[in-house]
Amino acid sequence: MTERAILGVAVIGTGKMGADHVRRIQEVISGARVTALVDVDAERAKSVAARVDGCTVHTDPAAAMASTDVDAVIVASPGPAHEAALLAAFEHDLPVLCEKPLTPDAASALRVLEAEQKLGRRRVQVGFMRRYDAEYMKLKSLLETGQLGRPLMLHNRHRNVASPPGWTSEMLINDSVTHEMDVTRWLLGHEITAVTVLAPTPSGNAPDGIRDPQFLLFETDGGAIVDVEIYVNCGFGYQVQAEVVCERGTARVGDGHAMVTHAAGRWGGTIAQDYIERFADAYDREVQTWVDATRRGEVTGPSTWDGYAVAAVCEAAVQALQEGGRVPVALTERPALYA
Ligand SMILES: NC(=O)C1=CN([C@@H]2O[C@H](COP(=O)(O)OP(=O)(O)OC[C@H]3O[C@@H](n4cnc5c(N)ncnc54)[C@H](O)[C@@H]3O)[C@@H](O)[C@H]2O)C=CC1
Ligand SMILES: O=C1[C@@H](O)[C@H](O)[C@@H](O)[C@H](O)[C@H]1O
Repeated sequence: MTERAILGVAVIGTGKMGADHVRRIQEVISGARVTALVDVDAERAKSVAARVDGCTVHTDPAAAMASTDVDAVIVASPGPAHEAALLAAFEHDLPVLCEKPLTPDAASALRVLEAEQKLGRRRVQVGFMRRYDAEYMKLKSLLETGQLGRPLMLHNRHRNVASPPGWTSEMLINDSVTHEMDVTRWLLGHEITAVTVLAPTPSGNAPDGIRDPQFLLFETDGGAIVDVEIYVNCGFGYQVQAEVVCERGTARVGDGHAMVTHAAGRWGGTIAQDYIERFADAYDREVQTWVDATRRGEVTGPSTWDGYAVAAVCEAAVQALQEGGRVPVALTERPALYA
């Protein structure tokens, strides 16, 4: 297959992530240019478009996808809008980088999975960017060598400075822990089979009514136990850490103190304040990898199956949070397309 010259990309949703992906395509990565911007808020799309030469602005994703200079799509609208955007992209036979979540629940994720199977080939890469983070990639490579033996346990910590307005207790799971669900499945190569959620008395930092922090336990079909501390109003920084405990050793990522200073009777470093800062390189690598693969006519990276599997784990986790106890994950059989 001949490589496409420069990929024309439509970005759907020009909020925090969409605008950052536009900047990345314009200024950081190679092989693509932004040819269309879509937002239900036309003024927002126009203000991002003001920084891009020669792109069209739309309020309807399907209108942008019909344009001849759109070869591929980045979906960065909120989760509930993803299914419609993905199905429209399938109709126009366009490859998609879809921000997480694939869709907000397992039933809609299954509909997307079925629609992609009808196409008979993969079209979607899901935006689980931790798979492109240098530290997580190193950890994955180490585990693959087998030198530490079999992974027994995975400990995760995921802390955000403050939750955005309008957050609910369920969003700690659906918006944030989705990443640990993907990391667990990807690092260990196991499916998550059951979830338990515990929550201490909420932090005084948390808005009224939000159960923050939470502590989740995953069981996997490979016999591993995984825990996740999610704390989205910790106040002091954005921290994402993971430690794998194996038969013959442990490996840990996310301590991330790039520079340590010693001055005036103190030593220390700084902590990133959000994901845009902490995962900047990962987002760059994710989008560059997607552009390169798309230009070769390939689809790589986290698949629709991965997005669906995470949606199914989220559903079990939300039930465990609301009702207590251990909730099994209900997963359909993995289709051959995602073998
Ligand atoms: N991979 C990661 O680390 C992160 C991923 N995300 C994901 O990125 C997506 C966007 O999140 P943010 O940028 O934080 O949200 P945001 O609220 O800043 O931006 C969303 C934009 O989409 C627009 N929009 C809403 N419905 C739309 C529709 N039907 N069609 C087109 N545009 C529509 C809104 O007007 C808004 O401008 C979400 O899926 C979110 O989960 C968000 C933060 C980090
Ligand atoms: O995906 C993300 C956000 O939506 C979510 O709200 C944050 O908690 C995560 O750390 C970030 O990566």
